[in-house]
Amino acid sequence: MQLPTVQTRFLDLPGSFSLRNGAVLDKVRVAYEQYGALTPEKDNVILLFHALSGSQHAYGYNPEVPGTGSLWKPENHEGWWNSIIGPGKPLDTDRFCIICANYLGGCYGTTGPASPSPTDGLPYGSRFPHVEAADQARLQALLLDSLGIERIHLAGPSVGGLIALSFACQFPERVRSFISIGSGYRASIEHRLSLFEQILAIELDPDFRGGDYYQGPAPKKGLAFARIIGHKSFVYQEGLEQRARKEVGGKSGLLTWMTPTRSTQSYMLHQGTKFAERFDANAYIRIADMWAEFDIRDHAPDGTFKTALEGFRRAGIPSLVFSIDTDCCFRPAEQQDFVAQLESARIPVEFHTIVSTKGHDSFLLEPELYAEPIRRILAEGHPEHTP
Ligand SMILES: CC(=O)SCCNC(=O)CCNC(=O)[C@H](O)C(C)(C)COP(=O)(O)OP(=O)(O)OC[C@H]1O[C@@H](n2cnc3c(N)ncnc32)[C@H](O)[C@@H]1OP(=O)(O)O
Ligand SMILES: N[C@@H](CCO)C(=O)O
Repeated sequence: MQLPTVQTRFLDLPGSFSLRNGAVLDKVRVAYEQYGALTPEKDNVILLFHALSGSQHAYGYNPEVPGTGSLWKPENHEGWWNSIIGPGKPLDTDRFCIICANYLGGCYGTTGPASPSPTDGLPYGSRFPHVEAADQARLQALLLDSLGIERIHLAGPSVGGLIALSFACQFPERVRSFISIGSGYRASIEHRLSLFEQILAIELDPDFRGGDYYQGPAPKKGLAFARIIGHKSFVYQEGLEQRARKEVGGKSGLLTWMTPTRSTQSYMLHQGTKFAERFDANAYIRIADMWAEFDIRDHAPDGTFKTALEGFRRAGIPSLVFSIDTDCCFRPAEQQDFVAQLESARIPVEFHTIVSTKGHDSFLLEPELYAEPIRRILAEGHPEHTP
């Protein structure tokens, strides 16, 4: 079936937006997309959260997003979850209205470091604050308010699952169901160190200039290296020789002394250099930093799961958690721990382990593996196995 052409919409917040760390942003713009009609009662909404470098464009074909400069590349034009969103699909646009927004600090239309600061019209650059997942969730609650939508289903893969969890803990009365895919309640120490290395790779590029590079060359080498480090955790490394094409080729522009001898090296160089053309380094470090700093226990004044999950428990939000057996970004043991925390808080949860050779990115590369449990929880409103 031919994909519908869709357009990104924009919300310009009327007032200022205060972040948890005390920073205040004026004239915040949120880029979002909406698929499927809202019912007159506005009670059929799925709020979908994208992954680290994804965007608001989850479904259909969108060749252009105003304000993204040269970053909106052909690989962005097709929605990142096209195979499970649409008429009759698990995220059924005949029945549901799906909303997905780009993150604050991002580079696909929502206000971010490259946006003009209202104080002087120049790009924020280094002046753009750190953003937390809790801020992202609150901003999306404001987006829902502006659309007159009260209650929603939540679905988030990867870093999107962290924001969905923050939303469920901050606004439990607004949530009908919660779906977490290859995600958890915090980043492991292993992944926090990887995110630190990714930020360091950008920092060490002389073109980064503390984040104030918009008048000169962008730190593309640092961003490419950051992506290579990150991508290593998004693939199933044991399967990478099969995933990469056999040849060793192409000039990446990243190396001077070394000549790649392995297909996995040239694959990674390709991933990094291509990515650096479609993403902004400042946006990357804002989202990587947000991911590294997240721990749902920080939502509770006493730092405990019990308090953080109390509203979630009281609201009885049915939950669906997916783990991917080859995920080395959010390892399966982390989801088991997450599910154990939900169960000990007496939250009804259904747990699935997806068997895949694609690693963490499985949710992007083979979404159909996740389809049936998602279809069912959205249709029935309760998990299959309750504790
Ligand atoms: C499909 C999407 O979701 S993209 C749009 C939205 N984006 C997002 O949501 C962000 C997240 N997306 C992603 O991280 C990625 O797009 C993924 C993981 C989903 C898919 O990654 P891909 O790079 O498309 O897939 P894969 O790992 O198979 O790599 C294929 C690429 O590596 C190249 N490649 C493969 N082997 C080699 C090699 N030996 N040497 C050099 N390059 C190689 C291929 O030519 C291909 O290049 P191309 O993308 O320029 O056509
Ligand atoms: N490959 C995905 C996974 C990380 O969430 C991305 O870049 O968004």
